[in-house]
Amino acid sequence: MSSESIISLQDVDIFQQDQLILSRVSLDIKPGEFVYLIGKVGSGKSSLIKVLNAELDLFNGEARVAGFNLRKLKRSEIPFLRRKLGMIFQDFRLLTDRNVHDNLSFVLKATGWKIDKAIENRINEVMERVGMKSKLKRMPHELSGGEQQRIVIARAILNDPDIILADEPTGNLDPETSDELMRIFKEINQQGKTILVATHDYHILNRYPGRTLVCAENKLSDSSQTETEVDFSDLLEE
Ligand SMILES: Nc1ncnc2c1ncn2[C@@H]1O[C@H](COP(=O)(O)OP(=O)(O)OP(=O)(O)O)[C@@H](O)[C@H]1O
Repeated sequence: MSSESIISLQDVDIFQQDQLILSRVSLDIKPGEFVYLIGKVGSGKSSLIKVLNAELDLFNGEARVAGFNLRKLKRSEIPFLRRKLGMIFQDFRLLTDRNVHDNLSFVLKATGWKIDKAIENRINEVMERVGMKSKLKRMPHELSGGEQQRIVIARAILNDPDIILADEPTGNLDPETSDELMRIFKEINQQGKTILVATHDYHILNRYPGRTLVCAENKLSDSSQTETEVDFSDLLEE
């Protein structure tokens, strides 16, 4: 386990209830890396992400994420870990009963921001970053899928997290909109954030190649550690 890594797993078994999903996962991701996580439906991509954000308990092995030792993490420390993580899901999960501004201010207030001016400034900064400043007053249902996903990215970066964990972020989007989102991810990555993207999306893997972790047959393998080319077509088929 490397101390320079922002995500470091050593011999971790990942379970869903009593079913072993991924066995003896060892993994090091350095700060500022951009990494894909691929594998067939049900191969364990989401489960791995859920270990990283402490939704799933760790029973054996060692894991450190953003400086937190997951083996020793107390329930009361989970919110502090999650503040270091920006989470992005395929099914946007915006609050449907309030507009974009209020979706963002809700998160800031829930995470301890108290000064109105600071809240407004931060909302403006993140909306600028995702190119959505003109949509602050829109309700989620008044936005396209791609626009909603941009707001989800804005929400994920509100508290300036070290790591972005994205689970199928382009799953519901057309190729052009996926491209736009990938460009935003790349910009955020260039500003120093570590990004892990679980995906089935061929198009983005081809257009934006990168280090790729593969879930298959209860194991995690790493394209950067193997001599042979990974056969993406086989792994990505539904
Ligand atoms: N809450 C749960 N309870 C029990 N089993 C679960 C739960 N969530 C997932 N599983 C099982 O764990 C295995 C891995 O699921 P996971 O969601 O991690 O896969 P995935 O690679 O992300 O799949 P997909 O591409 O469909 O999102 C599957 O067999 C799934 O049925």
